[in-house]
Amino acid sequence: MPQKRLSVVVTRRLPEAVETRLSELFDVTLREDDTPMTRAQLAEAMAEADVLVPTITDQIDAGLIGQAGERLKLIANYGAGIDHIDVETARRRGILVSNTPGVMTDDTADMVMALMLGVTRRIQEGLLVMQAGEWQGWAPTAFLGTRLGGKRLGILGMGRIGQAVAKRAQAFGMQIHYHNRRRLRPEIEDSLEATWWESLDQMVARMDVISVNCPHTPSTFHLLNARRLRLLKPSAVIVNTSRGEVIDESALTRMLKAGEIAGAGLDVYQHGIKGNPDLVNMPNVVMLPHMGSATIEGRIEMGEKVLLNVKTFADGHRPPDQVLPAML
Ligand SMILES: NC(=O)C1=CN([C@@H]2O[C@H](COP(=O)(O)OP(=O)(O)OC[C@H]3O[C@@H](n4cnc5c(N)ncnc54)[C@H](O)[C@@H]3O)[C@@H](O)[C@H]2O)C=CC1
Ligand SMILES: O=CC(=O)O
Repeated sequence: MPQKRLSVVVTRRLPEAVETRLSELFDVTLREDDTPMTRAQLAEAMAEADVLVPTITDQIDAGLIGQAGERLKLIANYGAGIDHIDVETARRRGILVSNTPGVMTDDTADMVMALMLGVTRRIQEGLLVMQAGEWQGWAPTAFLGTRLGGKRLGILGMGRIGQAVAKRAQAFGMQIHYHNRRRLRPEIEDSLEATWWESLDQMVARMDVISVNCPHTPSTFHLLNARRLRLLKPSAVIVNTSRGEVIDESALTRMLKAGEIAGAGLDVYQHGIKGNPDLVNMPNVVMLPHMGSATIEGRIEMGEKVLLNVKTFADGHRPPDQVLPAML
């Protein structure tokens, strides 16, 4: 007798190749328009599906998990960060959670370098002048930025993306420093020529550039708070591709305005752009709309990871990218 196909609800439009493959394997409900589901639509999906495939724009909190149907057994997130899912409540309800780590590492690390260069080499200011047709020709003292080579880069969160940033920054001639929950194994530290700082305070006070690459968890919320931001050198630049919540955005905005921090390259925000309108037009701030992992290749590979997680679960095993509360 043919096995009953799992019912899978996907909350956002995914690349066509991924949607097609999911439809071949499972009884899939796809989203027709590319907007996030409302809370009521999410609740309905979670009441009826065996598997939910959400993404970062869905808040899968304790309330929604509490209302989930008995059938829901897997939340297979399309994305690496899982701070929008209450993993502990899901565990208590016997619902597994998986994510898609690794396949967006290089793309996100590339974007960290783009943001770093964008701020230190004043790329946005140059672009705006060209687009406005205001360029007066080359001048020896125009658009002077600062060189990355020889500068100290402090990586906060030396996991997959942090290490990929370190490799790139090494090639730019930067000195690599890091603060991480756990120190890296000596052979990895050696290959990255990286210096470990047990004290985050001491590290931030000495860096020229900080790259934020830890996840957003209860222990990293506002890890870069006003007090720590004040430890930075006034010439320092911060790049954040992790989650907005790791930095106190209001304090950062105040300090950038006051010239107490030289610049910032941001891909992620706690309050979106509406929460910090002052950031938008600052010449020393490069803002991107959360596009660190936005490559065609990466988004398809994320889909392949989701497929593997759901398929492995359907075959009666734990998904390879299962997220456990203890990992957070
Ligand atoms: N902007 C974008 O498009 C993307 C953003 N991300 C974000 O990047 C984050 C990191 O991704 P991965 O490198 O793949 O994760 P990972 O799990 O490989 O690395 C995170 C590192 O942060 C460290 N860490 C955790 N808590 C810490 C703390 N309190 N203090 C110091 N270090 C701590 C961990 O020990 C680990 O080494 C994701 O959680 C996600 O929020 C991920 C992909 C794309
Ligand atoms: O920010 C993106 C993610 O997958 O996490």
